[in-house]
Amino acid sequence: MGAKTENHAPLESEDLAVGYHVKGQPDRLVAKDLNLQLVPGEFVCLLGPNGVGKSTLIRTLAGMQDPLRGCIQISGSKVSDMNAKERARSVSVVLTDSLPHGMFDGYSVVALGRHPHTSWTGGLGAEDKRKINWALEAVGATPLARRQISELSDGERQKIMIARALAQETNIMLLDEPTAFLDLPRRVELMRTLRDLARKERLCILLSTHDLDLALRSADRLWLLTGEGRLTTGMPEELALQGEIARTFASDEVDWDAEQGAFRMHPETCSMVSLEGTGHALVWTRRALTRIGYEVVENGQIPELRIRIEGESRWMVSYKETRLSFDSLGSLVEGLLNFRPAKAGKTL
Ligand SMILES: Nc1ncnc2c1ncn2[C@@H]1O[C@H](COP(=O)(O)OP(=O)(O)OP(=O)(O)O)[C@@H](O)[C@H]1O
Repeated sequence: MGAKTENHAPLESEDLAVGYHVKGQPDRLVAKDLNLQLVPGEFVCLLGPNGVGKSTLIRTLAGMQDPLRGCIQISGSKVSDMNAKERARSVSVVLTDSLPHGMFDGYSVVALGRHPHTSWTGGLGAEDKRKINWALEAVGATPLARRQISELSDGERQKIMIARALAQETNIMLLDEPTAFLDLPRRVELMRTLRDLARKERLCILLSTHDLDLALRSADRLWLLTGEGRLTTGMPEELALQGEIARTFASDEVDWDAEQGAFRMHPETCSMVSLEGTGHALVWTRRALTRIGYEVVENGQIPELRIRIEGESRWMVSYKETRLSFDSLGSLVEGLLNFRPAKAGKTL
């Protein structure tokens, strides 16, 4: 094989085009002109709307699917020239559609990750066992090690699959939506774990996700795949500043809120309200008002409808001559919904 590691990133692609050969039809091109690099220590999140080709790209980079054009190199060697065992020593892959079922315990599934390193008998040595235990611990799956896979939840099985990839001890990890089955705290934990692993162990980790907020907060670099099969890469904050994130996910339903770094639904009405208050009560009142269709304005414009939060637990509403007081956010929202005319754009 003759690997040439000098001046080569652990994984790089040159003029890569990914997609599908469809019998009797022209090739289905998903993305093209991809000149990509994964560098050690970087945690990269791949983002893009449904169906743009995130899974296709990950499978192709992993050597599980042939490119339509171009080439992929792992530490200077063409993926297409590597056999399965050589690839498995360099790249581990976690796919969402491959959660294991059957009569194994968690430990045995993670132990399969050692396959590229064990002899033909598959016997586990002390170093293999140490690595398996480390991998289980790294993703918080030690309590699942002795449980039957068939009895685990989807989220628990997903943790086992990530531990298996870690046990494989590769310097490149490719994960397709590994947070899909996890609740929010577990998603945050997993993203942090993977980011820390990338940094500490100098791994290249590429992960596809729909969790834009979490990706913006934890990735060192984003790969943004657009509907036109174009891929833009950069630091999350830079891509946000350049408007690339807003463009990639542009839709009739949502607007990119550059200040909050998140998308928000279009307001359904144009009624304006001024809001005064402090702390968390202010933040959550603003969100509730936006959700029910108000445009919340700060100082400057003074609409007829005004809300002042007193002491984080009393909401004072004034509208023309009317004065109302509410002692919870729920009752304020209910009051406004009942009070307001149904049609957009009308005043109270
Ligand atoms: N086996 C296949 N043959 C032909 N086209 C396919 C095949 N698998 C997927 N596609 C198409 O390739 C495109 C990219 O699919 P892919 O699953 O990579 O998207 P994705 O970005 O991962 O989507 P999602 O966010 O919904 O998971 C889609 O248009 C899909 O319909």
